[in-house]
Amino acid sequence: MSTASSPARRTSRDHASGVEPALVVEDVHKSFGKVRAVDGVSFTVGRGEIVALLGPNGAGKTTTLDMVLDLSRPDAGSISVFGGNPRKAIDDGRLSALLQSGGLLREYTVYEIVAMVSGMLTASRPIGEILERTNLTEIAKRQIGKCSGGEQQRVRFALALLSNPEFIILDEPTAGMDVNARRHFWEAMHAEAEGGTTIIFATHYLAEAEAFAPRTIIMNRGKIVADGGTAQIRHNFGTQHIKLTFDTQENLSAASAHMARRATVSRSADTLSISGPDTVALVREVIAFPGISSISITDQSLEEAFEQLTDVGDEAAVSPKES
Ligand SMILES: Nc1ncnc2c1ncn2[C@@H]1O[C@H](COP(=O)(O)OP(=O)(O)OP(=O)(O)O)[C@@H](O)[C@H]1O
Repeated sequence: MSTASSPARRTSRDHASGVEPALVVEDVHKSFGKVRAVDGVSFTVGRGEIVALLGPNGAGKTTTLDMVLDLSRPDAGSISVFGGNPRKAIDDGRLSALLQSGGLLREYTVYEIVAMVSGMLTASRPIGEILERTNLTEIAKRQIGKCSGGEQQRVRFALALLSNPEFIILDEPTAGMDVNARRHFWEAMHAEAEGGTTIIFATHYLAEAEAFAPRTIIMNRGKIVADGGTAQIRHNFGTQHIKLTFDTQENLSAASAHMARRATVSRSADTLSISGPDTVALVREVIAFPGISSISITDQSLEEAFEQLTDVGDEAAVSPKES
């Protein structure tokens, strides 16, 4: 069982291959005045891993990613990328980032800005391929100033891909994108990931973590409160919900009174909701009650697990995925 303060882990794949992990963050601290933005954070990301970094506003996600990107320095602790200094990985084009706030020159066209940055790199992927990958070909002649927030975010994504990085960090990459743009974006990310790129992304969209990241790290108040397989986090903290409808209020009341002794129950109109860890046992018990008209069982969503984790603060932790 790993706890929030356990040391950084190396994945079995990295152990086996003897290569350095993409990222090792060890006991990193960073304060702004009295605010402990990052308070003893440790985690390791193996090569080719895709990790979602979740947490409420002010949890310390951006501060952590900024330090990985050498935009600021830890007060204490260490960060290494591919076994070395993050700055070297950036300079070598191995680590790249898509940040929300990265400024773009508004008077240039999409093509011009991508071509300009491409020209500054010692090795760049072909501009046409990048525009295609990021769904920018059709708006290549549009001025940046006339692009929507979501389109500008796609331009930042294109710039991040130009150096053909092995490791990409994305801070809320789909902020400002509509549903369609988000879908295109994740399709493009999937294509990158299939090539073995290591990806860490901070997001507020839990659905994105569930859909895209096999591993999720949840931060709250500067600490890691959960680090594990995304499905496992949901499972470990999850209970299942059983919803029952009854033919009469009397039957509903009888079932409710009985089940309240074993599980968490709530009722509304003709529906009784029951949640607890051992759903199978609960269903066996509840099925004996007369007057049931329908039964449905649903898994707790990651969103609920997330709320539970960030409510309980520093104490919670889940087992990590296999290491
Ligand atoms: N430059 C700064 N000066 C002072 N305080 C800062 C600075 N940067 C971050 N903080 C504070 O550090 C804490 C962590 O902020 P951070 O931006 O890392 O959180 P976050 O998880 O990325 O939040 P969000 O999801 O809102 O972007 C917050 O309390 C924030 O106000």
